[in-house]
Amino acid sequence: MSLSFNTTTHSKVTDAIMPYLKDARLVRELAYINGKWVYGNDDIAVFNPATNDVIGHCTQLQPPQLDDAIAAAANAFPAWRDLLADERAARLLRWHDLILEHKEDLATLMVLEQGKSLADALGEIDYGASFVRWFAEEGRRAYGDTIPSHIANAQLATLREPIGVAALITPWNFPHAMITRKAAAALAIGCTVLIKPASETPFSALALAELAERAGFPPGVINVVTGRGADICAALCRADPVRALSFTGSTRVGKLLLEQAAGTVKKCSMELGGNAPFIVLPDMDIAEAARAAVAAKFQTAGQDCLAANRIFVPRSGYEAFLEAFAGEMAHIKVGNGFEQGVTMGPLISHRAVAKAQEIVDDAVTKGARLIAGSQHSAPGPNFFMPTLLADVTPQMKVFREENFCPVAGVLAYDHLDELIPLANDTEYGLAAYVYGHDIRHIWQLLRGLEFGMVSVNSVKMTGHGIPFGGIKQSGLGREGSRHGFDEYSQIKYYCLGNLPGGR
Ligand SMILES: NC(=O)c1ccc[n+]([C@@H]2O[C@H](COP(=O)([O-])OP(=O)(O)OC[C@H]3O[C@@H](n4cnc5c(N)ncnc54)[C@H](O)[C@@H]3O)[C@@H](O)[C@H]2O)c1
Ligand SMILES: N[C@@H](CC=O)C(=O)O
Repeated sequence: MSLSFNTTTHSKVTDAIMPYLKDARLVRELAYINGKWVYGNDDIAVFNPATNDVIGHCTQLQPPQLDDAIAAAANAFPAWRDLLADERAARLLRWHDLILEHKEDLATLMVLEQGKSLADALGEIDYGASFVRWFAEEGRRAYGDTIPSHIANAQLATLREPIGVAALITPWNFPHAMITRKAAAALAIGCTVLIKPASETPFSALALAELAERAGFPPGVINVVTGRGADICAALCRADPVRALSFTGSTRVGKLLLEQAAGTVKKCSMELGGNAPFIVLPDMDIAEAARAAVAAKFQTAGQDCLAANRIFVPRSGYEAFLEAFAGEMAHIKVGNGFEQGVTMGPLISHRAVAKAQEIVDDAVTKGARLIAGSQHSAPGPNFFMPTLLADVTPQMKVFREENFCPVAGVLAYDHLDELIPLANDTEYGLAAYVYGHDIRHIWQLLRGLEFGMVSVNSVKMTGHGIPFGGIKQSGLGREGSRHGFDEYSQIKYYCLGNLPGGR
């Protein structure tokens, strides 16, 4: 039995948010189940990583309440599935418009709970909203096929059908767009959804639920379940009515969920960790390459699955590149995401800062040069200053692991033939960057690099129309693009036999 409390009562600390917002009703601290705001019997604090202030609390559901949410999504599925694609699209487009109408408030919530700069947060809202519009339109083109029959007097064809209830589990680094990239595809094709946001950043997800309610999504179609990740996700994996599991997060957790989902043979899509190489070709201008590498490395304070983790530079230009990179790095302004001109916010927690320091210490102990990166000037305990390491080797953590922090590792190479195996020397395979002009070298790398996405001469590679995803241990499936429905739908083949002969 779900308890639904008076939703106007906010814990006193949520007043830490109120002065920042125009629309106070976007701040929700309760779970959203079957069109109601539901209180678990416990809650956890939500922190501003820039200041360590408690900005609010988020309720933690208990397993029986999760059963209510799963039942609500299952009960709402048939009616949502049977709407016309145009009717689903109308609600998605209204949701899209409301997201953009409340862009500043949504970005403010994101800065408060995730820490990124206000400019980055506003950009993420635009990015996230673009998936809602994209899939609203794609839903009108979810075609099947007709098949030339090999059976006499028969007609053969396929239907693309929604798979049913989809569980969407998302990370804290992009707390808005990683939800809409999944939810919009699932909803547009006719699925109902159970969204489980990261415990660090629940408010972005709950604000999306508030706006979805205002957009007219029927009760049970969109649900946001909050609580301890391991417990909630295990329960979702065990639940047979949940037919699709879409996870964005670390490879470690992705593997756990794949194991847990096997028991009910769920359709799983995994957007996991990355360890992107950034390759500078011999004919590339060093200063331009350094500018691009800094942008690719320090986006989201390095807490980005696409961050350039390992930077490969021709030996002939190595020292010049290091000097240019350090010079560009010096332009990064580290601070509170609300401060004018800040381009890099805090890490998500002090644990993340300790991990970053561990990566630097490991590299230096194993022979790397610390070219730049003094932590003395960090403006708070959760900040880590941009750091540049040279003479990195494959034995170092900065090379081997997804370091997810503002620490750049740079290596020199002599020949492309040695470079490709080195760039591929990782269990990850999400994204790679190539900067240069020789089309033969570019093509050799495009084909030789074992990554799901390769961007040539552009740091920006993502968007609603591209198939986002990785290979190897960076994931399964694709999000966005015309492929985005695959994770939430199934093909039904049918044969109409014994038809009257002739035309
Ligand atoms: N490939 C992509 O599109 C993409 C995009 C964003 C982030 N990421 C990856 O996400 C990671 C950072 O995000 P994160 O720290 O939130 O990842 P995470 O794996 O720690 O958590 C992701 C989600 O899983 C839940 N979770 C955590 N531990 C769990 C457990 N034991 N069992 C079940 N669920 C659990 C969390 O509550 C959260 O909602 C990085 O590896 C990054 O590369 C990938
Ligand atoms: N920057 C990525 C999110 C990964 O961390 C994206 O654009 O999807």
